[in-house]
Amino acid sequence: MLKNRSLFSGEAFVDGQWVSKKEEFPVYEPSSGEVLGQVSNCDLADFQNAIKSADAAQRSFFESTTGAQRGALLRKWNDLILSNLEDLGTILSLENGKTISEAKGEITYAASFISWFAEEATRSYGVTIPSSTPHTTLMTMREPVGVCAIITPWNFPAAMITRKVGPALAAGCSVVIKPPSETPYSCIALTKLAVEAGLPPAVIQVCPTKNRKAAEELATNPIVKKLSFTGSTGVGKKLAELATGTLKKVSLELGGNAPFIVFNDANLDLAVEGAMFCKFRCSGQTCVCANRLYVQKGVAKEFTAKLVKAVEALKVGPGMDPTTTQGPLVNKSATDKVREHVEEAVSKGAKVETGGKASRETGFFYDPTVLSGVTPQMLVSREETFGPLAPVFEFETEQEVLQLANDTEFGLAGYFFSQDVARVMRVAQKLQVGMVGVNTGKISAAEAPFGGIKESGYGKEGSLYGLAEYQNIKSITIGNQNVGL
Ligand SMILES: NC(=O)c1ccc[n+]([C@@H]2O[C@H](COP(=O)([O-])OP(=O)(O)OC[C@H]3O[C@@H](n4cnc5c(N)ncnc54)[C@H](O)[C@@H]3O)[C@@H](O)[C@H]2O)c1
Ligand SMILES: O=CCCC(=O)O
Repeated sequence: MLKNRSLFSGEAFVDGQWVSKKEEFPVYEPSSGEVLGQVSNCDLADFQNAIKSADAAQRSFFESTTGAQRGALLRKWNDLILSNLEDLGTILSLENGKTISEAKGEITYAASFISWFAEEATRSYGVTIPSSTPHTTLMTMREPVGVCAIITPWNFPAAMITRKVGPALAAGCSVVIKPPSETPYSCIALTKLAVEAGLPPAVIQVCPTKNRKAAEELATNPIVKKLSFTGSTGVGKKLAELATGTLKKVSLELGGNAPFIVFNDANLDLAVEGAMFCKFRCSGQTCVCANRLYVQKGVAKEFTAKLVKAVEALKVGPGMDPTTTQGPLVNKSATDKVREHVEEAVSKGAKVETGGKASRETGFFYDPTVLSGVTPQMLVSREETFGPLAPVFEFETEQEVLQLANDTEFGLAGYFFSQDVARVMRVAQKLQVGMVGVNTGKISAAEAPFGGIKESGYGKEGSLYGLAEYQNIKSITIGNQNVGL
């Protein structure tokens, strides 16, 4: 299926060498449930070697390149990613299950972080500060933090890697990546292209593993100076705790429970389009997916009917079938969670408007589902479903819906639809989240600061803030400049 067969590899990349380990683990194809291939299972020694080698490589990488040169290397990498779009999209769709058009869209999105940070590499400014001491100059410079550990989830096998590796390399850091064990192939393919682009091999190390204890070395090893993690809140808290032992810098992009609010004054067609995008993208498996749909009483029936019609037009099937618009979930436990949320809500009085079952027998599928009559007492109100389930709650007032929307420990994304300018400003300010979409379900872009508050984590990715996450600010005070005159 691939033009460049060498991109599909199950090897680790340690100390500048591609390594096939004797011990391997299987990767499954979600559309069929069958094994897609075997991948090297790195052990503790591999992580330790990778970290040591990345440390040596980092110093010479930073000292021998300017920001502009690192930017040029990143631009070459971006170009290679885009010229291998078809192959990378195929690999991503096979291992993750998302539709081939979504998979290619993710590759383009992944590349956008590399090209964005290629530009940011040249914009790493220090400042001069008026000193309170006479004859003294005070200035700052930005330095790379050093070796960065990168741990990412399976739902965006390419973009979650590049959103971290792009700024790390732009800043002059080196990286040790533990790719998601469900979807390691995209990361390995991207790394092959990074090496082809001319990035010094040992500044990127890739250690796939199923061995969590070995991977925890990334959070405890004193050589690692920064841990950037995207994944669940539970694992994020555990890794942050481990990282405090050596006081590493930590960024955490964690789970969400996004409210999606439709007010009576909303443009309902836009609201349905927004809900379709941000609920059913990647079959409902994104951290910024709408998890709770709150619709004001006056438009609840009409919005639900339009939403059901749009959902029934989705075509569920294998990701690689070009007519499919909704792929499978990542594995059986993901489909079990959706089923549990639907059954629990129905047992407490919710109504299935469409879906509510798994029609396909092979692969990890669940039909796109809309529930009405959902209440805050149901599991879907508190937990991230991470699947194609749109639960519709009804509300009466703005005050009531803000209280419901903010009544969660998570604070990643929130969306609302309204044409009243005063309400737009009020609600955008009152939603307790890191990212707000107003009259749109699309909030992700390389230039947009990405990240949450509360138990959705801390740190910002992408944007003008993303580079600083991989840098230390050093202050330099040059005093007594009058002595010896
Ligand atoms: N905020 C964001 O930007 C964002 C983006 C994507 C996904 N997510 C969240 O990720 C979750 C889904 O992804 P997941 O199921 O892969 O999450 P997860 O937390 O189970 O795993 C994430 C990564 O951590 C690794 N991991 C797990 N335990 C580890 C340990 N003890 N030591 C080292 N590594 C360990 C996994 O192998 C994987 O690579 C959802 O909650 C979703 O909301 C958040
Ligand atoms: O799953 C979370 C990340 C998806 C995105 O960047 O929009």
